[in-house]
Amino acid sequence: MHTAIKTHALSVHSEDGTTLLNEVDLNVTVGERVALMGRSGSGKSLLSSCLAGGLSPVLRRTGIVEIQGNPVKNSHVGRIPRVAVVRQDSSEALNPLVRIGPQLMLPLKVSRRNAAPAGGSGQLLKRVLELLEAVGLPDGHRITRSFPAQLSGGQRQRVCIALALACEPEILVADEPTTALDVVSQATVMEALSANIAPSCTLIFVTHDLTVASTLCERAVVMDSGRIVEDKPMHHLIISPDHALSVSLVTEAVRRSEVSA
Ligand SMILES: Nc1ncnc2c1ncn2[C@@H]1O[C@H](COP(=O)(O)OP(=O)(O)OP(=O)(O)O)[C@@H](O)[C@H]1O
Repeated sequence: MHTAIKTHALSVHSEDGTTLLNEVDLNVTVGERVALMGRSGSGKSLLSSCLAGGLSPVLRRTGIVEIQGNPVKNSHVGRIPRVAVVRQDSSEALNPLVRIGPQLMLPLKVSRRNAAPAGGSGQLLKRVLELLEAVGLPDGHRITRSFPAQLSGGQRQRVCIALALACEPEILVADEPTTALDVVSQATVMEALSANIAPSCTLIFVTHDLTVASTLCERAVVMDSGRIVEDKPMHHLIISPDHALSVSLVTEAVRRSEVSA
């Protein structure tokens, strides 16, 4: 079993020396789908940034981060090789001056150049339209002709998710990618992620919502105050949560399912 992500004694400190991430040890195998959960401020986004890049330059990181065995020396850079990221508001991932179509075609062109057979532009457009439809944007022809500013926030977010899928990443870090979407779009995007992530793609999925997490992820990592407090298979967490925070995640998920039933 190959390791996709490894952190050891990973800590992050603020400018005034406050410990924000505290000695985080995490090993994720290639193809594993891991839900990163915990209450607001527990360190989920900081850990994601250490893995995907984009850690604020004012923060000090210590400890080891490795992606596929390669040390990540600097989590402050915008992007770590082989890792695609979708954030809660990832619209800065889009170039405001380029129409959506060419932006989505670019990663497809690159991946097809690397792997024969080469696809013609008709095939690339077909795949772009498929991805847009998968994330709940069936009017793909209009979307591809639009500039980012001509789309709504929710449409842009779904384009960003389509962009991450078009990159066919080896590792995808999705930090609350559906939080800003309405309930129907959320469900569509979750289905799109489930259907379009390759089995070999390693997923780190940050969410507050255990129900959402359990549809996509087979492993649950729960964080509290910058530490991992529980790390076990998703079905074990649901049946027998140990930490008080895990218990409240399960209780909340049960309560919501009873309300919606
Ligand atoms: N640039 C920063 N400077 C100082 N403190 C920061 C910075 N970024 C994050 N923090 C602090 O680090 C802690 C963890 O933040 P983080 O964003 O990782 O939480 P989170 O678990 O992702 O929360 P949420 O679910 O609300 O997004 C918080 O206390 C936050 O205030």
